[in-house]
Amino acid sequence: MIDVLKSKYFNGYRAFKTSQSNATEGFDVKESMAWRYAPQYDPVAKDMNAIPEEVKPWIRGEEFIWEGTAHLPGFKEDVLTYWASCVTLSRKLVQAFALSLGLPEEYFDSKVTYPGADGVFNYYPVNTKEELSDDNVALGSHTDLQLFTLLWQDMTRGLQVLSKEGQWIKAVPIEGTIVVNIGDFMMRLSNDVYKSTVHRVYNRSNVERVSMPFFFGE
Ligand SMILES: O=C(O)CCC(=O)C(=O)O
Ligand SMILES: [Fe+2]
Repeated sequence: MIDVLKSKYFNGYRAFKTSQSNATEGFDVKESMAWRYAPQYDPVAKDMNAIPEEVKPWIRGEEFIWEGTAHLPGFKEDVLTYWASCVTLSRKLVQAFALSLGLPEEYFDSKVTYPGADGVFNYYPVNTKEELSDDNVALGSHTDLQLFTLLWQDMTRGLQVLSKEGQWIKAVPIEGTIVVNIGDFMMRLSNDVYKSTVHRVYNRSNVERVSMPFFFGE
């Protein structure tokens, strides 16, 4: 119902093994649902008649996600409540990043009036024997593209981060916390003061895994 093939902008549901984050590492063993920024749901109320013309082509939320999940009571409301909290927190964090770079607190504010704010739910199933022997990754090595990512993960391990020395380090989940990943755009804007981190998911446990990244940028 909310198949990503219906989307112009990668909103919707992606089935297992249809995406490949790293061409050298096989298909990602996960399914996901994604939805993108839409001003009508922004926690800072927006006048829908006053959206600047140059911004309009970049508004990439699509309503079919919510229409296609309307049979799930409370789903849209709950997801958008969570999403709005991510947007609010990210607008605060962007100010903290500005201060940390020696810039005025509000330096980036005008850039995140209509931000890139993409939510994703990831579901990684328990691997089959075949997948385990394939040396498949669950999600191939990559960097995130935006300013930063707020990443909630459940208590099943699997997330790994590549160190400067080229070693994979486990980002062990800590209850009640989120991981903040630096993205390529932040690295560029900060002249490499902040570095985007290569990471992947390598799930070898006998338990399924769920994660919720939220990608924030311009
Ligand atoms: O599932 C995870 O923990 C990581 C997800 C991720 O890195 C991504 O979607 O970009
Ligand atoms: Fe990522």
